[in-house]
Amino acid sequence: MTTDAPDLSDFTGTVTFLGAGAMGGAVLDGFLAAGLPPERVRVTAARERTRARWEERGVSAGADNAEAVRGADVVVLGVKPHLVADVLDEVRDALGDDAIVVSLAAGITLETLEGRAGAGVPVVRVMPNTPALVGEGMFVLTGGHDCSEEQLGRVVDLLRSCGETEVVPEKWQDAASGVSGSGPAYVFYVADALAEGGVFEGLPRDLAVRLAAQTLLGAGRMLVESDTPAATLREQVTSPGGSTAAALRVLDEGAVRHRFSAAVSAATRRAGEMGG
Ligand SMILES: NC(=O)C1=CN([C@@H]2O[C@H](COP(=O)(O)OP(=O)(O)OC[C@H]3O[C@@H](n4cnc5c(N)ncnc54)[C@H](OP(=O)(O)O)[C@@H]3O)[C@@H](O)[C@H]2O)C=CC1
Ligand SMILES: O=C(O)[C@@H]1CCC=N1
Repeated sequence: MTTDAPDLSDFTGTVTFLGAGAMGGAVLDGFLAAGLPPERVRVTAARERTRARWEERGVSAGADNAEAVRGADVVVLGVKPHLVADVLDEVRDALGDDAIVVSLAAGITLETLEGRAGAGVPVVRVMPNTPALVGEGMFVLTGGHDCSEEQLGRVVDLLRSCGETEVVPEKWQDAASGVSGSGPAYVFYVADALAEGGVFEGLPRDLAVRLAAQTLLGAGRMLVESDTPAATLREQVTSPGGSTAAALRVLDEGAVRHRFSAAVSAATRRAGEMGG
């Protein structure tokens, strides 16, 4: 768990999630694990099945977005990017005077969000990632025009309960989406490939999966907890003439390092396109 993570058990406001699927749901799960009382949360979702799942957790769930934001202090937009504008149109007149709108949507700019939320509404654009579910999210935030430092700080404090935060200029949001927003998918892709390699070499599948997962966790913690650059940590594993050097040669022949960088660029470009 992230160090100094705030405990949300004495959070006094109310939070509404408009959409709580893979991403919104991971953040909400992170909040609940950090002690946010479920009675302080409302959720909307398209399907009855999703709503029922949250109701079972003690969270009030409905289908009426406007109703759900009445009296909310923080309104989290957890719908797909193409629905953000319509959902904001639905809730604009129901937002309370002090409500802060927090968008998780890739690509959707503050200009669009502010234009739809209405004049004077404080908006925060956030690029989250799904490890929020286990308290290890990465949240990249940009406050809008009408969002005070204090309001941005309240959103940072909430999100710190389930991950790390960085406040950045908006021009970096799409690249953040390419690195940390999409990043867990690349890591799961690597985990899958490592495990498959182990299976090919004869390891039982469950053992190969466990070796890959613990290796990613351990390497990730070394990256976060030491000041040593990734390249140096990689060198420390690579004995001259040894097995790791043989493996890295194969990866370099396949231009895998370059392909990963190019993947981040493709994700960054696509995030920008999704914002229209
Ligand atoms: N997935 C990820 O790793 C990341 C996603 N994001 C952003 O998070 C946002 C959500 O993506 P993701 O969680 O993957 O998508 P999901 O499809 O998993 O979740 C979307 C949620 O919105 C609900 N929903 C659909 N229509 C409406 C509506 N009209 N009103 C209210 N709720 C509605 C869905 O309900 P139901 O569950 O019933 O279908 C679902 O709960 C996107 O904007 C995306 O860019 C950002 C970073 C990472
Ligand atoms: O794939 C997507 O569009 C979203 C945004 C970043 C991660 N998932």
